[in-house]
Amino acid sequence: MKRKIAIAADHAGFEYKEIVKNYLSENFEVQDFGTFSTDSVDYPDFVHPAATSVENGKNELGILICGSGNGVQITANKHQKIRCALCWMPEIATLARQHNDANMISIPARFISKELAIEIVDKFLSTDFEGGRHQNRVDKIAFC
Ligand SMILES: O=C[C@H](O)[C@H](O)[C@H](O)COP(=O)(O)O
Repeated sequence: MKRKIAIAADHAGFEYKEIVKNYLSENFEVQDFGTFSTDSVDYPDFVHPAATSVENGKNELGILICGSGNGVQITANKHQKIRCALCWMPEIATLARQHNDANMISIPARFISKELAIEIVDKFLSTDFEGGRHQNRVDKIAFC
């Protein structure tokens, strides 16, 4: 069975979202939460539904894309069970999984190449959480 991945973007991330979605489509079941054009939109309208789908287990992991990566990341991390890491290089994505058990990443489309975005996504989806000392720390993140 294919792993289920949520993806969402605003207008600044739309083009990268389409590229990432197409790249993943053969090997993953990708649920696209929008946006669906480069018309200006408000990223929370798309991020909250995507984050909810990861929170409730409908999707295993999620990928968010906006201009800087910040807006979508800040929004996703309002969700209690979401750990969304801003990733601008593949090594950060690897560490986000190994050390932080990140279940979503955000990508800054206006600051990195499409090729780098794909490399980041590859690392995010192929790296396991290490557990151990990192599990203790992850357990302490949620406080309410
Ligand atoms: O954190 C926010 C994101 O980077 C947005 O993609 C960005 O603010 C959109 O900017 P604008 O409305 O000027 O295209």
